[in-house]
Amino acid sequence: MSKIQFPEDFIWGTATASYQIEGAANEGGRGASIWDTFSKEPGNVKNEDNGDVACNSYHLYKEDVALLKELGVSTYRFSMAWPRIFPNGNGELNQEGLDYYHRLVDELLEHNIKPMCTLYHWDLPQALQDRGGWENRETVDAFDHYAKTIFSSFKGKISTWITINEPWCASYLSNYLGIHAPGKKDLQVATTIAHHLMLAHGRAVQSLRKIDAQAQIGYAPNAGWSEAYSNSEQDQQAVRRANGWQIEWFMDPVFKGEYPDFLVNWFKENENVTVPIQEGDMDVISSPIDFVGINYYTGNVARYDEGNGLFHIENLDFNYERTDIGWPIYPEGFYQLLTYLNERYGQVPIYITENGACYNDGVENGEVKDDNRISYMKSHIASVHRAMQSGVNVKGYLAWSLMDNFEWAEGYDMRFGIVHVDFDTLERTKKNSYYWYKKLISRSSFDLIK
Ligand SMILES: CCOCCOc1ccc(-c2cn(C[C@@H]3NC[C@@H](O)[C@H]3O)nn2)cc1
Repeated sequence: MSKIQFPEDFIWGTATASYQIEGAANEGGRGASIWDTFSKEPGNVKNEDNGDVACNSYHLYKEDVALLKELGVSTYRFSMAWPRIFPNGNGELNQEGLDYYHRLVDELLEHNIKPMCTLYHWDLPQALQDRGGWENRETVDAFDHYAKTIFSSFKGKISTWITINEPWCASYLSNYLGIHAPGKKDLQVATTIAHHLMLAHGRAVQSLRKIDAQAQIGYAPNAGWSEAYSNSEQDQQAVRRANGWQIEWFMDPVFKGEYPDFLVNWFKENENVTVPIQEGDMDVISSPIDFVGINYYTGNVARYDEGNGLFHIENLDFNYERTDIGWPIYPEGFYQLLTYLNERYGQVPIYITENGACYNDGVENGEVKDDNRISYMKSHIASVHRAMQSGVNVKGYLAWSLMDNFEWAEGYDMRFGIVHVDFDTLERTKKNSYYWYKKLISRSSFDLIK
């Protein structure tokens, strides 16, 4: 019997994000975000898709909560849209925006589902972008004001907060690689933005401690995992740079109060890029937190390759099985990542705030046979269990995602949900993976084979 048993108090949940599911982009007093702008610029998003309607969860949230209730989750991770609260980024508060999230949170609490709320999941108010966005240090102050407003309004209802989702994506994927909004391609700009995002994180942590000392707060860095092709110094150093860019660059400032020297030097010597640290910044960023959320999807084997990209590294294709978005299926990397985090950052409590697979199966006779997704979830949830058996303090697992939604530059074609959404009718259909996950949650265990 290949049974994998989690502790009774292990948290099971699912995750979504405001721009990806809400729709109602021009309702309820919401202001424009950088994703409204970016998705409307031709060529940025597949099929010219955008979040105007998405899953219409702004109106269908009770249906979504009913799906969560039936699933049996204890926690639901969602994000608030800053432009619903402050349509101009700061200044006048939009009460209709607050009221929507109170309706959603009240519905969750009524069904005994604990809200885990992300303050920033990439939908920066366009009005702030027009004033420099995250490149402008004043946006940190605007974020702190937004955070304080939300913490005060939801004190007693929400007690688990995530400040920033995937700062690597919000800085480098968006402002160096240009794949996400606002689509800039400047390494210095991206590095400045990364610093300001981390500063915003630290400021929000300090604000929460003053407003609600009982609440828990963390952030959710994403991390792939690169395994060195060999134990040669060149391969080891190349992989150290690649992993360090996603992991240490965003975790050392919080847990060690400094950026990793080897990467600071690499950026300066190879790209003439520096971090605009001001007096006191690192003390703010390293304000103690209660947990770290880890978002993991994929990994690979890599080796040194002179002149290849920012870090002289080549990702090798070992003929991996891949999901429909093309990412290698690499559960071993998940285990390596989690044990690595434990070694480097001690027993920091970890939530898996995102893990999931893209499979684009359709509805056939009322059923969605996404057995590949079940297989992915089995191997990756087992990797979490392996890590826990090796001493990693994982508190919970939240599947990405509750439902198919707007997958950023990939649009609606790429489906990560355990619930299928027909984007013409908005009909929700529970996939086979939904029923598998429901059974796992009910027992906090599953069988690796059957
Ligand atoms: C080095 C070159 O790389 C080119 C592509 O680079 C990436 C990297 C990472 C992603 C990515 C997408 N997601 C899923 C989302 N996480 C948050 C939630 O909103 C999900 O929709 N995670 N990471 C996309 C593209």
